[in-house]
Amino acid sequence: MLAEEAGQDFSPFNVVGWHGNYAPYKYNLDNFMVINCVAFDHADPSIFTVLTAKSLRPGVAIADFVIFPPRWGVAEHTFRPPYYHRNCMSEFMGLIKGRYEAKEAGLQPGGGTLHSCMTPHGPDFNCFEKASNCKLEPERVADGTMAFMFESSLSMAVTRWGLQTCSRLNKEYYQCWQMLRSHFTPLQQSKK
Ligand SMILES: O=C(O)Cc1cc(O)ccc1O
Ligand SMILES: [Fe+2]
Repeated sequence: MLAEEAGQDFSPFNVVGWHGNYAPYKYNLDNFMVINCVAFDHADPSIFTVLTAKSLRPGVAIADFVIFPPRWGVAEHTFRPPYYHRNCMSEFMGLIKGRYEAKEAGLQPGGGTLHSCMTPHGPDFNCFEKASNCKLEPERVADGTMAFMFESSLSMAVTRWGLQTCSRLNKEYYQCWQMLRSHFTPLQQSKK
């Protein structure tokens, strides 16, 4: 179903030749029914994939388009926000509206953040503190929010426009992790 109809006085098929199978399509992301963990542990956000472009290697996408829509968080015995991690995939994240739960201050609507292959990243300090100390009851996550991610097995390059010309690079972004302290205690038993 098309979300919107528009008229035009010509057809793109009025050309000498037509090759390919691409067509512009508008889709209301609110209609996408995400699934999530109902037991314990944080499931990888590939479970939120709306569209995928397969590569020739099974299980390795050229690009997955993933969303982080309003939903319930119910997982027990776990740290519910995104874990600190690095991937062999590269991630480009963006925020359409609202506040991304792992970066409430650092990622503004219209903004983007690039997590290139093998670059460690994760939630900001405030998110870490809140999620480490809260009682794990069922809770709403991301109400009024729509964040997205393009995850790719290929590397993404940043253009000169993105880095310099647009003058919108947030040079203070790294500070969202500055307050984090090491809590690694190798002998600690997991509390269940
Ligand atoms: O980095 C991010 O914020 C995106 C992301 C979210 C998540 O819940 C788990 C992994 C991941 O890359
Ligand atoms: Fe990530």
